[in-house]
Parts: sequence; structure tokens; C-alpha cells
Amino acid sequence: MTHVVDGNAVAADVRSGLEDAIETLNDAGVQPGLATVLMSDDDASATYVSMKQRDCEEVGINGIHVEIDPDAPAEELYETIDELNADPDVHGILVQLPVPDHVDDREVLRRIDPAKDVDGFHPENVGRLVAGDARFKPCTPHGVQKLLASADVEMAGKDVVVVGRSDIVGKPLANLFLQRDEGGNATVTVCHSRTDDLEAHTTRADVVVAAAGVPEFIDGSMLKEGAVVVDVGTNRVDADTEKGYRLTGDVDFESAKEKADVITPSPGGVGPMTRAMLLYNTVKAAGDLADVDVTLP
Ligand SMILES: Nc1nc(=O)c2c([nH]1)NC[C@@H]1CN(c3ccc(C(=O)N[C@@H](CCC(=O)O)C(=O)O)cc3)C=[N+]21
Repeated sequence: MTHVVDGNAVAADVRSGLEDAIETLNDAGVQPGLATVLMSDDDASATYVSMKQRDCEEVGINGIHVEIDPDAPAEELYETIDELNADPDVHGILVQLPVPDHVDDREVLRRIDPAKDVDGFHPENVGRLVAGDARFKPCTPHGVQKLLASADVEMAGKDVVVVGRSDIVGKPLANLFLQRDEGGNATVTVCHSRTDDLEAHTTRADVVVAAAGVPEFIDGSMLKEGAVVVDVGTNRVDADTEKGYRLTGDVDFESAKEKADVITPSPGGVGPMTRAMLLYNTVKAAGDLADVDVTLP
């Protein structure tokens, strides 16, 4: 029987595992705070940000939400970041990506205080992750590791194929899988849109991570019998539903499930874990900034 990993349940475990740490912080007079900044008209972005705010409320993190008109000058976003950097009640800052074209996203990521960079996207934090000294593991890659651990998937020595080379998923995840610690020690191949013969890679992989942002493009025929499949995709595709779309991953779930021993669905897999690890990083940031020792799940 294929094990379908329940991302909502594992995410709920992470959230309840944070309760002790939040209590410890509260006892020390610290209320962890997460600022989300939205500079976009995009529906999906607004939905994700409001889910993140709701998560904060649920676990007792102070959620601060800032919205900036997408037509406003870039300076407005930069100055907002400066203010949040200086605000002692804010321990984590997340600027929802993508930002409008006239805003330099590299400048956005450089501008965030690395100690408050709960996405882990600041160049200093990227460098630390690659060097094996991560301060914040980026939320999606970290969530993938936690999901695999929850399903007792041993990564050491495994042939892992990551499909997708983004800065927010593919690259950091490949680095985490390589590291000499828990959830790492794998043999990692990173494939992408210019890879010759993708199937040759995926069909020999013990673990396939689909993170290319292309709906349902990994199907059962591309997998080895008994593979572990992680679906990072969250795509909205047009459909005859009330909302006019349905959510689907980068994996064709039905055919992949026929082959896989373990599979994470989407929705209901990596997405909720991404949000849970954001809370985790916010609690860690609060502990570090306030110099309070917290035990993280
Ligand atoms: N600075 C920044 N940090 C991010 O972490 C970030 C970002 N920008 N921009 C966009 C992507 C996307 N992302 C998701 C998070 C949760 C779900 C999620 O919870 N999905 C649910 C369903 C969501 C729904 O119902 O629409 C699920 O998969 O079950 C999806 C996508 C974070 N991102």
C-alpha cells in the first residue's frame, strides 16, 4: 500500500510542538511577531498571506500585516522593510514574492535584517545554508525534510532527483539533502527545463522531488517502482468549479501513486508544511533576538 503523507496533520504537529517554545518566550516577556508584506494584486498571493496570518493567530504569534499598493514606488517597500527591521516587536519579516517588476527583488531580500529573514532568502543566510551553518532553513525545503522524516524516509545514500532549480526550493533543498546531518547524506541530482532526457534521471531515482511549477508533469511512467515522491507544486489550473480553478501539483497523483511507496499530495502536502516552518523560523528568530533559549520541534 502506498503511504500518502498527510501534510496538514504533520503541519499541525509542528504547530503544537511550538507551543512550549512560545510559552517560554512569553514567560520571558517576549511575544513573537511576524510581519507579512504584500505588494501585489494577485489573488493567490493574497490568499497565502492571509493563511499565514491566520496560522500566527492560531499559535499565539503576533501577526502584523502591511499592504503596499503595487503601483507605489519601490522606495515605499524598501522603507517599510527598514521600519520593520527597526521594530523590536517584529522578529520575522516576510515579503510575499513575486513583487512588481519595477521593484528590485534582490534589493528587497538584501534589505531585510538577516536576523529577521524567516524566509532564509538573504544572501548571508543563503551562504550560511550552503556552508552547512544555516540560521533559517527556507520554509519549503525545511518542510519537505520534515515531511520525509514523518514518513520515516531515510535519505542517507539515496539517489535523489530534484526537478527544479529555483532559489526558493530546488537549490536550497538540494543543499539540505547533501548535508552531513539528519535528512541529508543523499546523492543529489538537480534537473531542470534544459535537462536532456529527464526521464532517464527520474526513473532511476529513489526519491523524486517535483518543484518545477508545471502542473502534473511528473507521472507514473517517469517513476521507479517503490519510489518516494514529493510534490512541491501548487498550481491553479482553470476548471469548471465555483472559483473557476482547481489546485493541483507538479505530479499526476493517480498514476504516480500506482508506482510510489510514499507520496505527498498537493494540495495537502508540502504547502501546509511551508506555512508551519514559517512559524518555526519566527519562533527561532524571536528566541535568538531576545536571547531566550527555546526548544524547537
Ligand atoms: N516570501 C515568500 N515566501 C514564501 O514562502 C512564498 C512566497 N513568498 N511566495 C509564494 C510561495 C508559495 N507559498 C505557498 C505556501 C503555502 C501554500 C499552501 O498552504 N497550500 C495549500 C493550499 C492553499 C490553498 O487552498 O490555496 C496546500 O497545498 O494544501 C501554498 C504556497 C509560499 N510562498
